[in-house]
Amino acid sequence: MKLAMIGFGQAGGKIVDKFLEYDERTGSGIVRSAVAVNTAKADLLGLERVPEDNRVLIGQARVKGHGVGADNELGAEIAEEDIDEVQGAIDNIPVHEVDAFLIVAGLGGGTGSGGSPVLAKHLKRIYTEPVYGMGVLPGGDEGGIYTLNAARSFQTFVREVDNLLVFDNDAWRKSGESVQGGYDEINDEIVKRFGILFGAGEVEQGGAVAESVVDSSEIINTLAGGGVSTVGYAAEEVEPEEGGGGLLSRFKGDDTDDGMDTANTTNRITSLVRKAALGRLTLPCEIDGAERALLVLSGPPKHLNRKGIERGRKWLEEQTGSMEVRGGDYPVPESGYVASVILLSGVHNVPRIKELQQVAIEAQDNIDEIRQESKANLEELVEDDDDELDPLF
Ligand SMILES: Nc1nc2c(ncn2[C@@H]2O[C@H](COP(=O)(O)OP(=O)(O)OP(=O)(O)O)[C@@H](O)[C@H]2O)c(=O)[nH]1
Repeated sequence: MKLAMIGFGQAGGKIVDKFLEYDERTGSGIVRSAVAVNTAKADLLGLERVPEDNRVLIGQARVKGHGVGADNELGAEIAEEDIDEVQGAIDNIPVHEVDAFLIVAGLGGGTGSGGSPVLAKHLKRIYTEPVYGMGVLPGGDEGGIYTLNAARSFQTFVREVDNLLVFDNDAWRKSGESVQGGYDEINDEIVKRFGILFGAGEVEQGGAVAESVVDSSEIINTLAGGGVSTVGYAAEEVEPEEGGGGLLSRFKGDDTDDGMDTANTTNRITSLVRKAALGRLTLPCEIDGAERALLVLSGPPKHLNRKGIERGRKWLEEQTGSMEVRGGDYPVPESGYVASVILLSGVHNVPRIKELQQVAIEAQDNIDEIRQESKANLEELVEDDDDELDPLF
């Protein structure tokens, strides 16, 4: 599946940069175009792979390139005022070549959290392609303003996009370690899971495997209907295929593919499906009640089989209670792993979201205090600044 990715704010930009690295490394070709938008000049300069022409600094007149200091109302205002500058970069995207837009942002800060819903609304008005969001929730140790920003942004973002894919930093920080300490690992996890998912829809269709390979329309249909999505993952090491295998090897009944191996392959797949669904999700939740699901099995073709995927799919149907569970494979002959990725879309029973909603309600009572905290942040940032604006932007 080909995506136009827009990283909004620092976390968003870094994650899009990582997707570009993933594409380079695996040749999966999911990022058709990458844009980064920020109010902080330093964050844009710190990116490695997003092309310089596609880095858009907004809000210079108001915050002089220093970010909005976690003030997400200011982030939203700036995005509205400078939407034409963002559109200028999006005009470079060959939209007829992309299947969807993906806006990536940390929802705890100010720029991405405030700006992403504004951009989503704008894109939906102009284009017919689906607009998805990828929202990163803050760690619980990051402070009240981050939680409040996330609570508010979440509510608006989920309404403006066709589906909101969520990753919860809090569920992924290691015990005893602040979330900041582990961003690299966390970003690798994000990119691995979503990379396999979106990459699955990029495999050329054709030949004998056509009917079992996941198509980008299956990803789109699973995400259609909106709401919140989460992704599970599990993998097991296997022998890579010698000489790249060949997509047809599993149909040819070669020497290694006797009855025993077939049973092992099937069992491995069904167990990976369970592990992925019941292990740690990008956004932990009860899988029961998910409206739709998509199961992708990736790895060397000889380690994938239809029976395993079909069993896994049936099991997921039972567990979620959904009648809309799709499944297929993503053959990667040179891989040393069989991996199961499960997209659960339209999930409802999510403790973290209930918690955020509660925070948003309670915050109404001490909103002035929180605003002061955010204003102090911003003043500190802007006070330090007497630099000339960088001519690059
Ligand atoms: N997963 C992940 N989360 C990040 C990363 N960097 C920041 N975050 C999270 O994102 C939130 C902060 O958002 P940022 O993107 O830094 O903020 P911003 O949108 O640039 O807004 P301002 O800095 O307020 O102008 C926090 O909750 C962080 O935990 C990252 O590289 N990976």
